Amino acid sequence: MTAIKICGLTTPETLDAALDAGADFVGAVVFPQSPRHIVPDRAARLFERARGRAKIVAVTVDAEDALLDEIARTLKPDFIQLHGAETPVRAERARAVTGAGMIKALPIRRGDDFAAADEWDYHADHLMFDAKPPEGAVLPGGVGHRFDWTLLGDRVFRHPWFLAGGLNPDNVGEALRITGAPMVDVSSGVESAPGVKDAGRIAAFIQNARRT
Ligand SMILES: O=C(O)c1ccccc1NCC(=O)[C@H](O)[C@H](O)COP(=O)(O)O
Repeated sequence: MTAIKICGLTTPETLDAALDAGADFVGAVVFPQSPRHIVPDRAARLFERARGRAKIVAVTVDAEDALLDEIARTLKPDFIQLHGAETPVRAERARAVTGAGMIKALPIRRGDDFAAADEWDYHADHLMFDAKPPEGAVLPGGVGHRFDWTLLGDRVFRHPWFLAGGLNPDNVGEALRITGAPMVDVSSGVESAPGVKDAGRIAAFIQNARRT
């Protein structure tokens, strides 16, 4: 069965919508420039209801040790998602500081962007293939931009991996049929406005992904 991550949750109502619909991973974005930003302390209180029901993911961008440590002490995530330009050395440091599993997002625009997966496959528990944002974008993720799914072809990776970028309730079925992705991730595609999650769209996304 396809594993599903709903990212950028900030309210009890929408977190409950994701949990009740059967999300496998729920994400808190700790990145001040994001409309989905949530400080670790507040994320800890919000996401406690998810513990044991879904894996809790802290999404970070080139985070310093101090922030990683704060996230580990407060939110206690199951996974740290690295969504910046981290090196494998920094990633191993993030794993050591947090004690959490690791998801590494790799930006994809062209086929040769998958080359980075060769090395990262030996460090990360899960890779996330996300669309490279358009030039000038402020955020490295959560921008609703998709890449050409056929680029995945018949590539094989060591661990189950996430498909991300521009997914929504209407296209997740087609995305799964084309890519055979074992895991999918969505953020802006289940929102009514930037940073405003929509419970109905979350439920529809999970239902349509499961149906495929
Ligand atoms: O969602 C954000 O605001 C964000 C900010 C900074 C780094 C990563 C971010 N999101 C990471 C995710 O896992 C998103 O779900 C992923 O990029 C897909 O986003 P979308 O295209 O909006 O579905």
